[in-house]
Amino acid sequence: MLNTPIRSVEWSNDHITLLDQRLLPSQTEFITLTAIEDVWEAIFELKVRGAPAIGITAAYGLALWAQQSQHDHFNEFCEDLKKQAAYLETSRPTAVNLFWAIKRILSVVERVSTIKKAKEAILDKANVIAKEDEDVCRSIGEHAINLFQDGDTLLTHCNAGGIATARYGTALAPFYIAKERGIHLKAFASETRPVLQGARLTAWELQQLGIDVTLITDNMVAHTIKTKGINAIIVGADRIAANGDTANKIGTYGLALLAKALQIPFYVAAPLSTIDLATSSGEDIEIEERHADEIRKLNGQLVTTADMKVFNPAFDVTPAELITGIITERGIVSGDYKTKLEGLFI
Ligand SMILES: CSC[C@@H](O)[C@@H](O)C(=O)COP(=O)(O)O
Repeated sequence: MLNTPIRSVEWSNDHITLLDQRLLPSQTEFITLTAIEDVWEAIFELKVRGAPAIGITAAYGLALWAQQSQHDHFNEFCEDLKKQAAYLETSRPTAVNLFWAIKRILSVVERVSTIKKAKEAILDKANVIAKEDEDVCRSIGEHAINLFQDGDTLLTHCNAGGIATARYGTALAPFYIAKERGIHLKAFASETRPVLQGARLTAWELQQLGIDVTLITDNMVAHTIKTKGINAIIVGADRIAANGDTANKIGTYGLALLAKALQIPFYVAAPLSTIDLATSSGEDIEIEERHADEIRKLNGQLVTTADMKVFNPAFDVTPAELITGIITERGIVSGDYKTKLEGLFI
């Protein structure tokens, strides 16, 4: 049995090694990314997914491009780097960690004046982004664990686990910290459509680590909360606006409404890198719409007619007033999110 989730993104000398999350849980296959186009495709196709893991992969993607660059002139190198950054930014729109990580990489070349130094600085920064995320996720788990008691049962949606981050995850981090400390937390996992990330990823990830997890389909949540004594819901986030409105995997908003109706707390666990103070409210968050075949098909087989009209938003926005608390590496905030989220950055 594993002690911590397997690492989904790693820099290996001159390429990126990536766990192909589309194949889980039936195949644990690592792929090699050797060009920036591979990185774009891996993010777009959900080979790598989860806000922090997307950011880390994009940072390494720019490091990969930089290592391979044949430019002789520093200015041309910098101009091209910006173009590659803009290209990677088109891979997915909602998770702000992608834009946050790319911005951090671009800022390092402002402090150097040679291509050699820029190449080193970019890779160093990508490594820092990955390492920081691991520490940050652990801190999130350590704060989150204080909210729960031995024997509690938590429902989580989609996958905000170790494979969605550098390690530990966000919403799943308290389960790992609890296990280390001999505290028993039980999980119920949802997101069984459109891309089954609760079933394929979270249930698998927690089971691998010996955590008591039960899978339910998305239409079973209200009944399960009522009949199975769910103490709280905890989810991750793709972008948290300045007022606390939170974009996360489609279905999250419905869970928050259920939590309110059934009077259980609803927590969001996310790093500061997911908080976007430049976006004032959830209305300004771009929600990705994905290919209709994600809905029309299941395991490659049509479950409706081939030309069925489909609406397939990948995320929804939970209004801040439905969120009991946002758990970050710097502590838990609740209530006046606008002031308190800003305060986390001081
Ligand atoms: C720590 S991962 C947080 C979020 O990114 C996660 O909850 C989620 O919604 C993932 O969406 P995905 O489409 O799989 O990238």
